[in-house]
Order: sequence, then structure tokens, then C-alpha cells
Amino acid sequence: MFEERSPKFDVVALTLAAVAMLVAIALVTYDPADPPGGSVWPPAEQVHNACGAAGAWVAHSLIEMLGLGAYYAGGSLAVVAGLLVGRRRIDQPVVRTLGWTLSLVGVSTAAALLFRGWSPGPLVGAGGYVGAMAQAWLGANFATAGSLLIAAVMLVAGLLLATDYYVFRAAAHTANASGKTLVAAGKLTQAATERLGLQEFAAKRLGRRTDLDAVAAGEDDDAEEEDAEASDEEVEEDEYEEDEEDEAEDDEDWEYEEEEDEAEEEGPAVTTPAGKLAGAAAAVGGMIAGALRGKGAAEEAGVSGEAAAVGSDAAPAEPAPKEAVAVKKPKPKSDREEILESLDAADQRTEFASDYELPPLDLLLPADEISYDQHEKEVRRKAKILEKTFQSFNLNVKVVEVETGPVISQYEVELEPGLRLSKITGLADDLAIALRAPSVRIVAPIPGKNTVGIEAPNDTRQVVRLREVIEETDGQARRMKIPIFLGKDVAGNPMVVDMAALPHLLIAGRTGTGKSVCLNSIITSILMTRGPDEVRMLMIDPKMVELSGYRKLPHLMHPVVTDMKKAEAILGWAVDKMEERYTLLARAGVRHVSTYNQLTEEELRERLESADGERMDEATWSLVPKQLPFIVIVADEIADLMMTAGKEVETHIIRLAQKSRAVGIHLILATQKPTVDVITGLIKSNLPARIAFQVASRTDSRVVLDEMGADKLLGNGDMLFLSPGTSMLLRGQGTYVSDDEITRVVDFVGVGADDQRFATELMTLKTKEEQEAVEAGTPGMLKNRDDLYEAAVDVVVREGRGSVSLLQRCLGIGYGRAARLIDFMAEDGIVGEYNGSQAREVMISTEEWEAMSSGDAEAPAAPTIKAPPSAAAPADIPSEDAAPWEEDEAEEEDTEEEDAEEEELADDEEWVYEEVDEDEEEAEGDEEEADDEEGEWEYEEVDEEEEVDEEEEDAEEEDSAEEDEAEDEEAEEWDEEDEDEEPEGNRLADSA
Ligand SMILES: Nc1ncnc2c1ncn2[C@@H]1O[C@H](COP(=O)(O)OP(=O)(O)OP(=O)(O)O)[C@@H](O)[C@H]1O
Repeated sequence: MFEERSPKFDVVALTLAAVAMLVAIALVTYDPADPPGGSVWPPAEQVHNACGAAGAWVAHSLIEMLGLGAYYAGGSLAVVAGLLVGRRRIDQPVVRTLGWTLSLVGVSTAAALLFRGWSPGPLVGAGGYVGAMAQAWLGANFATAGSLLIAAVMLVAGLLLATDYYVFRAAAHTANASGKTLVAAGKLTQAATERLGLQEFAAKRLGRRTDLDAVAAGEDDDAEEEDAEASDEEVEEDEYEEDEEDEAEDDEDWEYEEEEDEAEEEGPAVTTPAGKLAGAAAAVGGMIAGALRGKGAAEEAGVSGEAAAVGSDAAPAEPAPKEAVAVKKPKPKSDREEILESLDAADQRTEFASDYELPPLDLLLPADEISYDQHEKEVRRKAKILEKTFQSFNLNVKVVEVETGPVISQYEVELEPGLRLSKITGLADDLAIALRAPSVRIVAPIPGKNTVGIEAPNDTRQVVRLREVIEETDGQARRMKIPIFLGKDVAGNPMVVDMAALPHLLIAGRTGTGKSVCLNSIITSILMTRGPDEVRMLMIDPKMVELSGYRKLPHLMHPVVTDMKKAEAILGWAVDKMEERYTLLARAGVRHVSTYNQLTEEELRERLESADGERMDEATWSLVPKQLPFIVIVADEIADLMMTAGKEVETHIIRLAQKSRAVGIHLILATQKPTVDVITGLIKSNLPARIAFQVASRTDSRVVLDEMGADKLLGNGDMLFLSPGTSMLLRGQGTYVSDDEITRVVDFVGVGADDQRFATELMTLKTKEEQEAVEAGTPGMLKNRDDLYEAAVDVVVREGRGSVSLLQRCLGIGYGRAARLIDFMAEDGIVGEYNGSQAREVMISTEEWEAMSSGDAEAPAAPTIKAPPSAAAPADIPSEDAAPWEEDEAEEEDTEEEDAEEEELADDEEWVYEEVDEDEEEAEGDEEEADDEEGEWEYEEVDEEEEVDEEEEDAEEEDSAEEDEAEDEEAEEWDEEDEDEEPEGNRLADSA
């Protein structure tokens, strides 16, 4: 509904209201004796009608003509006047008038048939002349019963046409409210209104139905629900038609106020998310309104009603009804509450009994209010600019539909027959200039459509809040294992993906474009929906500040890792864990962790025993993990990791990426350096799901996405998402989670240091250098941390306090270095976890430290000296590091060194193998790229013949191809350098 009122319209509406009132008064005060009435003799000398002689004449004429139908006509006039005063427009006036006339004849006929001996005035009977004539004709052909039936059908059919079921729905509402069964409205209508209420029903139909009811009630209710749903369909039609009516009415407003807009019928359809729903409504509305709406009559549709306002992810199957100009309205409160409840209910899932309480949604900020009316005007204006720009290039291109998202709108253009696609794509920059936009991206063609999409930024950016994305996708997310609420696409639909299905994700973009915000929203998505028994996390944060806020999370398996050497070791551990889980799954005879988690304890035990061929004693059984949580490894900057231990990291990532899907280990890797030395061909080919934020050049875009496009992004969360298994890029606006929201969520779910359940095996994990140092019987690992590390440990152990200020004072160093030393100590298990305002607890004794620092081979290595109490997994949470085949670990320790050597050899062999693979794959990759380029080249070549402008683009293509090659070479050089350096590193370690 438009805010501004139109004086012209109001004058017409008020005049009609006055006329309706006069007619009503005239009818009510009708006196048959008033002239010109002739049924009473003598006629009254003075007119009794309250509206005087004119009123008497009007009343007499109407009643004479229609009988009781006159009152129906008067009432109808009043309703129409009321609608107009309330700025409700009446769409399809011809159909409505015809319907109303039919119902009027029905009323008069019925009156004539039913009240044969009585009349309000006219001599011809209660139905006036109209009723009498109809009665005479019908009576001659159908007798009384048939005539009555026909009159009733005329009345009902006329009402349907005139009001689109409105009268019947209103009757159903009334009956429902009073608790009576409305027989006439039928059992189906009643069932639907009782179960859901019409609004809720429409909302759910429009994509917001959650499956929680089904989950809570169990499958038993399914049949019953299906029945009810079948009945819902009936009501649904009514509801949609009402929506459609609303849309149409409001859209007429639009027409009215935008009279200067030429040929509105041919204007593009603007589809906001709500518009899509309204479109769906129109589709269901069917014959009465939909069929009468011609193609391109977009403006006949209008603002959707409540129902259309609430949902967004239910795009109509057919594009036809998208003609709706729809305005999104705030969601009804009841819906939000329902979602809140549903999220609360989610932790009652039976598979994982956890004391983790899901954070309530109100910890997150609600969606910002925006003016959709303003937005619609803007996109319509831009659609016209686009058409004009095309015309100035002598191209006849029509904008047929507009999808509007939070930051970007997609204008769908239809090409005239014979127009080459390349002519449109070549105009990207000209269109950007015409629209005064920094850049415009052309999607040609839009997948699944015969139109071309032009993505242009909106004048006002809308921030996409996590809360709104969660609210709009709840039903969908509930079926996912690890739902990630990425953002909203160009049509405003929420983008939600299942991390378990991706299964690994690469995030790249230049600095300040939204990577960290994206990582934060991914992590918060997990916190909002999954407990630590379902998803465990490992965080690698070379920047030290980005992920430090998450240190209190119960999901963490290890404190946030800031030391890249440790990070490399952790990735290595993940590879081992993956293999270990594979073995466990194989023994249990299942193919995926989720299937494993569904096994009952009896089933699991049975399967393992039958795999071993012997009974399992209780001690062994207690060590078998009964549930395998998903493990998500988040690395904020892999460039640093690659610099520290490129080859190893690459090998780990590749092995994880190739195999870890089934065992539930997932990688999320981010980088601000999307170059081939960081995102090597092998890493890229193993991480099929990618998110690109704005990058510096086309070359970078090709590195991340294998095609251009990311260079045209706007920054600040504007992203392209490549979903695995497709080459289709989905543009969207990333979810924004502010620091305050993160703090609130982390405070809600966070636990104290003592309650954190770090994995012991990770806490005691040794980096490569540490391992080598231990093997060499030297404390070199300590030196590798920091020159002052040993001195710092000395101070801490001697004082019995892990305090930063203590180190600062004793060693005369700055805060940063002292804090880093303490962090290293925490990672090595020398001091305990962060303890609020208290100094950290020291976990080793002076003797143990002396043994360590003197390099005494007998002394246990620092991390294994004494695991912090928090590091031990509690008994109720099955620790994975306690798999039964590890039972003999202690006995095997002696042979560990030998094994390690063997493993190294094996690794070397594997490495050679991998190297060959890599070469092969790179060669393949290059070939593919070359193919691609050739394809593009051919394409461009053809264009070139026609458009001189495009020569430049080709040249750029060539450049970018050359750049690619250069970068590939660079990468190879880098690899070689790295290989060269490796022995040196070993030498250093040896000498240490
Ligand atoms: N989805 C988003 N919506 C709105 N604004 C965003 C969004 N994502 C990022 N921004 C804006 O961009 C700024 C930088 O984002 P962010 O810190 O995530 O960038 P980055 O790519 O991680 O940068 P760096 O690599 O330097 O860490 C944010 O402070 C915020 O203002």
C-alpha cells in the first residue's frame, strides 16, 4: 500500500461514499406512497423519504426494478465506496461487475421465487421486474425447484466472481471464531482454518513450514497431516486469490500514481522475495484472475498480503506469475516465535544427548527495516535506463523481470530473435556507466532460463543479518547436518548450505572484502544450531586476533592455534584421524559417520565383535567411541600456513579433501592471497566449493573460481558462491555478524577453562621440529619457539604462575612477546588454560622442567608431562583418541621411533607418488585451462569480426592467460625453492 494519498482518487471515493449513503437512506426510508410510486392510493402529498423527492424517486426506481435486490444493490454500493475510501483498488472491474450483476439477478430471482405473496413495494412481486421476468422464464422451463437452484447458483457464482471467495472466507472466519462449524464453507475449509489459521497456513505454504512438528510428533502423524494438508490446499486457493487481489489493487495504485510512465503493461515485473510468493499466489489463484492476466501485465499485480510477506524461499515453479510487483512486509510475530521455539526444540534431538543449550535467536540482531516502495521505484527506473541504453546501441532489448536482493538486483532481459549474446556481454561497462554503478555483471544466459541477467548494485545496501537468514530457512536447515547460513542471493532468497555436503570450502578475496565476517558467520551458524557433541571445531588463526574471541567455545578440540608449525601438525593429525575413522567405519560396516551415529550401542558392539571375530571385553568396549562428531577445521589464512610448511600442508589438505567427506572431517580455508602459490592447482581441485569475495584482478578470479567475475564484485560481503559439482556461480550478499553478536553468542555458549573438552591427543601433539628434537634427544623444540622461551618457562615454573606481567618484569620484554610466550606454553601443556583475571596454573614441576631442558631422553616431552585437567575428555563424551586398536599404544611406544622412521620412508615414497600425481594433474589442469581459453578465444574471435571494441577484451583475455601461465611458472619455482629449502631445514634441526 502506498503511503501517499491521491486527492483525485479520494474525491471520487468520497463522492461514491456519499451516493451510497444517500441510496441506503433512501431505500431504508422508502415509502410506497411517495410519488412516483403508484401502488398506494392516494399518493402522499408530502414526500416521506428522508432524502426527499429525489430519494423517493431513486428508491422507487430501484425497488420497482429489483425488488429486494435493490437493498443488495445499495449494500454493494456501500461496500465499493468503503473499499475506495480505504484505498483498496478493485482489479478486473469488468469481471467483478459481471459477477455482481449475476448475483444481483440471482437475488431478485430468489426473492421473487421465495416470497411469492409478499412485496416490498412493486406490484410484480418481491423481486421487482427483473425477478418477475426471470421467475416467469425459469418457471416455464425448470419449475420452482429448478428455478430456485438456478437462482442460488447465479448468486453464488456471481459472488465468487465479484469477490474472489472473500465473502465465503469471511464467513469461515466468523464461524471459526465463534467455534461453530461452518457447514456451508465445507469441512475442508474448516480443517485448515482450525489447524493453522489462515495466515499461518499461507505463510507455511509459502515456504516457511518447519518440519519440527513432524519431528516432534514422530512419523505417526504423517498420514493425518497429509489429509489435513490436502484440505489445506483448498483454503490455500482462497488465500492466494485474496493476496493476488491485494497485489493487483496495490499495483493499480502504482499505475495511478505513475501515470506518466508510458505503456505500463510492457514494464518489467519486479520480483522481491515477497513478490515471488505473490507470484505463487497468483499461480494458485488460477482461472479467475491469473488467466485474465496477460503476459507483461505486470502492473496488474500488486502488493502481496500478509501471506506473501512472510516467506521467501518458495519460488514458484512457473515463471509466469512472477509478474507481481510485490512488497515485502515484516513477518508476523507468531512465525518468529514458532521458529524460536523450534530452535529451542532442536537440542532435544535424541541422537546426541547433550547439555548444550542452543543460543536463542534474540541474541542476534533483527533484520533492518527497508522501504520496499522506494526500492521498487528505483529498480523500475533502472530497468528503463537499461532499456534506453540498449536502444542507444540500436539493440531492441526488453527488461522482462527484475529480481531484487539486499545489495544487488538482477534485471532479466529478453533478446530479440537474431541478437547475439556477445553484443550484450560486450556492453557491461557501458551499462555500468549508464547506471552510475561501479560495475555490472552479466550472467548470460541465466541458468534454466532463456533470458540474460544483468546484475547491478542497488542504491541502498541492505545488511543481511544472520537472524533473518536463519528465520527464513529454518525448515531447510533442520534437515542439514551442519547448516551454514551464507547470506542472500540476488533474488533475496536465503543461501543456506550443508557443510557436510560441500564437503570442504575455500574462501578467497582481497583484504577487507568480507572473509573474516564470512568465517564468523559460518562459525556462528554452527554455534546457533549444533552442539559440541555434534560438531567439534579446530581453529587456525595466524593473524592471532580474528578467531581469538572463540577461545571459550565448548566445541573447540584445541585452543585456537596461532603457531603455524602446530597448525601443520594438527592438519597431519586430522589426516591420521581420518584414517582411524575409516578403519572404525569399515569395522562397523557403515559408510558414513551419520550412519555410524545412528547405530545403537548393541548394534555397534555386535558389528565390531563380528568384525574382530571375538567378544569384546568391557574395558575395550568403553574405549570405542559411540558417537563420532563432525570435525570442522577453520583456517583464517592459509597463505601463512603455506609459507611455513607449504608441501606438508598441501599434502595434508589434499589427503583430507580427497577422503574425509565420509568420516565427517571438513575444511574451511580462507585466504586473502588468491594466487597460485597459495591456492595450488591440487588444493583447488580438491576443494570444489568456493566462495570468492572481491579480488584484485581477473587472474585472481580465475584462480579462485576458474572464471572471471569476482573482480567485478563490490566488496563488503558481496560474493560469488561456486557450489560443488556445478560450474554455476551464485551471487549473493554474505551474512553479517557483528562483534557484539558474536560476543553475546559466545558468552551464552562459552564455558570456563575447566569445562573445555580439548582432545588430549591434540594437546600432546608434537610439531615436526619437536618430534625431531625429541628423537634427537635435544630440547631444540624449545628454542624454536622463541629465543627466550626456555628462560620464560624457567621463570614461570620457578614462580609457579603463568603470568604475562611476570614475564615482562623478569625478562624485560613487551606485552605482546610475553603473551605469545605464555600462549606457546599453553600449547605445550606447560601452563593451563586462560583463567580470567587469575594467572595461569603451571602444569609441570621444576624437576620435570629441568629434565626437559637438560635434554634428558628419559624425561617425558613437555606436552606429555602432564596434560592439563581440561585437556582430558570427560567420561560421558567418548573420546576418539581412545579407539580400541590404540590400546596397545603404550607398549608400542618403544617401537615408535622405528615406526616413525618407517613412516617417514613411506611418506617419502608417497610424496614421490603425489609429486607425480601433482604433475599429472597440473598438466591436466593446464590443458583444461588451455581448452577453456581456446574456447573463449574462439568465441571472442567470432565477435571480433563484428565488434571492434571486443578486440580489447580479447587482448585482455590473452594477457590474463599469460599472467596465469606466468603465475603457474612462479608457483613451480616456488615449489622448487621449497623443495630446495627442505634439506636445509632438516640440517638446522639436526644441528640443533
Ligand atoms: N556481509 C557483509 N555485510 C556488510 N558489510 C560487510 C560484510 N562483510 C564485510 N563487511 C564489511 O567489510 C569490512 C571488512 O570485512 P572483513 O574484516 O571480513 O574483511 P577481510 O576480508 O577478512 O579482511 P582481512 O583479510 O584484512 O582480514 C567489515 O568490517 C564490514 O564493515
